[in-house]
Amino acid sequence: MRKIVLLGYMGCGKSTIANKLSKIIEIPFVDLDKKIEEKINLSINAIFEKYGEIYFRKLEHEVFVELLNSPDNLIIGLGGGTPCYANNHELLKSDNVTSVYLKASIETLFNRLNHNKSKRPLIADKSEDEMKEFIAKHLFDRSFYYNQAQHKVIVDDKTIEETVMDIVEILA
Ligand SMILES: Nc1ncnc2c1ncn2[C@@H]1O[C@H](COP(=O)(O)OP(=O)(O)O)[C@@H](O)[C@H]1O
Ligand SMILES: O=C(O)C1=C[C@@H](OP(=O)(O)O)[C@@H](O)[C@H](O)C1
Ligand SMILES: [Mg+2]
Repeated sequence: MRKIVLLGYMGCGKSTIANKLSKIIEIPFVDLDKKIEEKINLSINAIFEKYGEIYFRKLEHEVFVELLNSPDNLIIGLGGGTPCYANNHELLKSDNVTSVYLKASIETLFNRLNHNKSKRPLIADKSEDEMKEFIAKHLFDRSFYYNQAQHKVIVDDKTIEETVMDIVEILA
């Protein structure tokens, strides 16, 4: 069954956009981070704290594979790092997957993440100056994986509704 996969850096809007898209095209949305939290009954922060990032990446891969193999049509909102580990980017090439990279500039990401970092362990402790540098370098490192997506939508200066409509057009 069809899987619509949204990917991109933390704060690009995967969870927000997928939620809204789901209501419009009437396909259920599953947030990979939420699914991981439910499976192990711990928050993303607690998983990083108790077991470390490597364990999180292992869980993330397992849950992503489970979702891709589910018999339902689904919109899947990935975590920002999902395509960059465990060869998950190769899974985006499956026949039943439509992948969309929500591409945001460093400035957009910084502005959104600056007020929204406490639940994101990779940036939670960073100062404003550290954040800007971190996002710039990290986005550069990850872009290779994000660019494996079949489609790209620029999200800068767009409302949630505008980005959703861009995706609806891609899917039409
Ligand atoms: N135009 C927009 N599109 C998407 N998100 C936006 C927009 N403007 C502000 N935001 C905010 O940016 C944040 C995006 O976070 P989220 O959807 O969790 O991203 P991700 O899942 O990619 O990390 C949310 O707090 C959302 O309300
Ligand atoms: O970029 C990353 O490596 C991560 C992104 C997060 O998801 P969001 O992109 O939804 O914030 C979450 O999976 C975890 O904190 C790690
Ligand atoms: Mg998210």
